[in-house]
Amino acid sequence: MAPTFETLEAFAELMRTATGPDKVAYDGATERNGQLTKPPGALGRLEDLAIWYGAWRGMARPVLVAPQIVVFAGNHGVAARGVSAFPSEVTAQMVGNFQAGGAAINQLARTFGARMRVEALELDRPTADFTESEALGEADCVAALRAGWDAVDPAADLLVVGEMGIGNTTAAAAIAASLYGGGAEAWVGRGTGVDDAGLAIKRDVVAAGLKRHGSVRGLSALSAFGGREMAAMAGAMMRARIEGIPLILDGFICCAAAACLETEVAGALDHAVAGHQSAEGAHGTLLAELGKEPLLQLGLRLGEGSGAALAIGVMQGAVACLSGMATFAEAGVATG
Ligand SMILES: Cc1cc2ncn([C@H]3O[C@H](COP(=O)(O)O)[C@@H](O)[C@H]3O)c2cc1C
Ligand SMILES: O=C(O)c1cccnc1
Repeated sequence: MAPTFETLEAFAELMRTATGPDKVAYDGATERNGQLTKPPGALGRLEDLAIWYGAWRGMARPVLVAPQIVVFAGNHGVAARGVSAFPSEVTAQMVGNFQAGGAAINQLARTFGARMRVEALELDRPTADFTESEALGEADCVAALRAGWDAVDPAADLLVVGEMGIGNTTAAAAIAASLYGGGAEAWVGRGTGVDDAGLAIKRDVVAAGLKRHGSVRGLSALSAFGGREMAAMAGAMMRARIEGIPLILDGFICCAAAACLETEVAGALDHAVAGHQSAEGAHGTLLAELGKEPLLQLGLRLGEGSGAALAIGVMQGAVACLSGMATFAEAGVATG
């Protein structure tokens, strides 16, 4: 039985007790990688990725057969201030689209053989406007963390968490500014494509939120500014950690949720790689703060887990090479 939690402090305690990757598997995978039929290092970053994956799976010759994608949806109080190019109703409408199989993430999930699950979180009860009070507060934050925690399939062997929530690039910018400083301008971007007037509103909203809550960090930032979908992503990320399921991070919103974990407990995201760098202006800065090098940079600015889903293909390729290639001895190929 997976442990559970009733408070943010209990969740933080679970985070602090999480264990790391398997050293024996790491050494075994590293040794195997050195014997494969290729010049040393010729598979570049794929080699490190596969070894890292094997270490977290506890397997020197790992398999990747059950990737899971969970898309969380939530509505934001600040959306009423005009921070998005789209109305809040789009969140629920897109949930319908996910369920019908019509969204980008559905196509990517099918392409890479991932099982996809959609979790809509109280869409008719938006979070509070974070310029006025805490967006979530402890009880709602814990409930959303738990929804994310419970959505992860313990039998999955790779996890992608995606999101849908009109207004959530504003919440993500507020979180990043709270965690890392630099002010609203450093972190606010165009999201779904707001015009200059919308961008000015976003900056004002984030600045007002920072003034209201101060520079809170860790889970307190999630509680102050976060959407339910963002807290649920964070809960799923930590569940993956305790189940030994490697995680691929998506774009700006996903990384803002992740950054709340990393600033709560350093090393909380050691089981995660950055799937891509999105076109949202500050995502590169956020990845640098997290110390993560993105696998892909394709100009995506969608969310839903789309960039991370594409990186499942990279992980599959990396693991297939480590585990499926012949060694020099097996293939009778002369070493250099
Ligand atoms: C049709 C549609 C599909 C989407 N899928 C993801 N997002 C993305 O856009 C939203 C964030 O941008 P903002 O902060 O500007 O509202 C999130 O819901 C995100 O997942 C979408 C947005 C729209 C309109
Ligand atoms: O970086 C992202 O994931 C992103 C950017 C813009 C809009 N939605 C998501």
